[in-house]
Amino acid sequence: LKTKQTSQIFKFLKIIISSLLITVLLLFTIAAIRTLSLDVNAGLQLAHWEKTNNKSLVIDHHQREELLANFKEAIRIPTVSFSNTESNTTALHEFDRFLRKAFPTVFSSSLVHHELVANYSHLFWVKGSQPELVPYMLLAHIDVVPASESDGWEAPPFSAKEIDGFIYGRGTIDDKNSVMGILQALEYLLLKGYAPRRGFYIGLGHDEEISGLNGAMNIVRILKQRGVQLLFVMDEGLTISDGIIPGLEGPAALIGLSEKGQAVIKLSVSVAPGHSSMPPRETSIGILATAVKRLEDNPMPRLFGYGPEGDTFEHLAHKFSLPLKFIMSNLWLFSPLLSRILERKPVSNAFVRTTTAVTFFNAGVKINVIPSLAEAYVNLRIHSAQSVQEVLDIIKDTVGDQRVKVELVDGFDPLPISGADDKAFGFQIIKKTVLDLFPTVTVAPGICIGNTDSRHFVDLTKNIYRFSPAWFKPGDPERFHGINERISTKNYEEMIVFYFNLIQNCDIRKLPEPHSSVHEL
Ligand SMILES: CCCCCCCC/C=C\CCCCCCCC(=O)N[C@@H](Cc1ccc(O)cc1)C(=O)O
Ligand SMILES: [Zn+2]
Ligand SMILES: [Zn+2]
Repeated sequence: LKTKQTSQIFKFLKIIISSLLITVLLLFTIAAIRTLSLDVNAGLQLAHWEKTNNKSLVIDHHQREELLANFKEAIRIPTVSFSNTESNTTALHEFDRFLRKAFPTVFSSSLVHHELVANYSHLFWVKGSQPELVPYMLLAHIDVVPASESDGWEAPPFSAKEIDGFIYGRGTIDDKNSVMGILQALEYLLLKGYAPRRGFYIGLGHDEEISGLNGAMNIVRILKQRGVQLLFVMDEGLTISDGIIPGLEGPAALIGLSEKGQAVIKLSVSVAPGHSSMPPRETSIGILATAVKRLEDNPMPRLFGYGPEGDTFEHLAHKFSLPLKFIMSNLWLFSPLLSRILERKPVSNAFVRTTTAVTFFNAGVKINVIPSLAEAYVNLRIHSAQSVQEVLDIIKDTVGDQRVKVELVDGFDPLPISGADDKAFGFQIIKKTVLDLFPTVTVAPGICIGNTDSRHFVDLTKNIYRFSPAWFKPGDPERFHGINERISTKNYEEMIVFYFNLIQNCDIRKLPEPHSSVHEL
């Protein structure tokens, strides 16, 4: 009987093991097929684009000197947004005068209508010859975050000093490179006698760094009053990353299809004040500190793959070497593994989850007084698959202490996800313009981890893209709002050429049929 039982157990085990083996083999085969076949970059590049007589831009020595002098002058004007209530309005005013001097053709052309919005923001309308073509809009902002040389800058932050081919200064990558690049490109186009077929707007906000509540929001209000609908909007955001994404061979241009949401949450603890010689077992500071520690010890859940970030890696998969190529091509199987790799670094962790940053902690009035109130502010950047309400609920649960009051101060849900398929005009035009100028770059959809003025434009278009053709190499993401912000003179010139070409590329009436359907015909 025993032998019979043993042989039955063996038989059962054999079935289990062979089923497991077959499942693993099957999964492996599917994964291998996907690794070999996933080529999300095929498509419109090989298709026939409508013929246009695009003008080309070859920058001569004199133009180079002039465009760099213009750019440096822009950097030297300290258009700082200090806080929600304090901006350098003198500098913003000076910047207006400077723009008129630097781009005389833009400001005098009969094709261009310019107006000031909320005193310091600029709205340009460049009239197209074919009014039936839906206009698009380019956005950038003229304000910058504060900078102090004593933080360790190699050159004073408003000096625009050139060191080894790089111009240093606040605003060189955020965002005066786009402001100046767009207007310089338009100046050159107009000087060459260009008149667009498709009309377009340029919006230059003056308070993006403090949420764009005056600049961008008023530009949107004006456009809405005029009944404007936009084909697409392109704003700052993601860039060309070269050597930033571990394991990726070659540079990648990530075009932000969306941006994370945001919540500002206030935590506060109120207790009776008293003499420090008779302290209670827990003070307001101690209770609040424990709550903050709980939030830092319990990050928000991993959501990698539930938002557009999954698409990013699928698009880039073929540029990784094995085994990463295999993993990236099969996120359906490996998302949990990849999440754990990505969450190790702050920059990639931002793509995995809603991030939690405690940015203010205030308490105490005097050395010998038990403080009656302790407050902290938490800034959360919300993953595409979560909402403000869900995040608030999780924070309350994690804090788990009735003595800590949890209040939502401000917040907005993650932005809608713009299209990136063969029919997405803005995405395909940006992609084509990048590839024409930088053929070795892989273009992929991405998600912008910070917020931009473009978030105010959701009622004017479903297609918002966050991208500028600045090159980010290792160490560069830290320069963003950090020290030694800089751009190479070569890259600044490339940006001008990029906008020069992009504006002309937008003149096609419609996108070509994708390559695959051309074949089928
Ligand atoms: C694994 C893939 C790695 C890809 C490398 C990505 C590098 C990222 C580098 C820089 C971050 C990009 C930030 C984009 C723009 C952010 C603009 C900004 O700082 N906005 C502020 C202020 C703001 C503006 C508008 C609003 O409506 C709200 C706030 C912000 O705090 O987000
Ligand atoms: Zn910016
Ligand atoms: Zn910024």
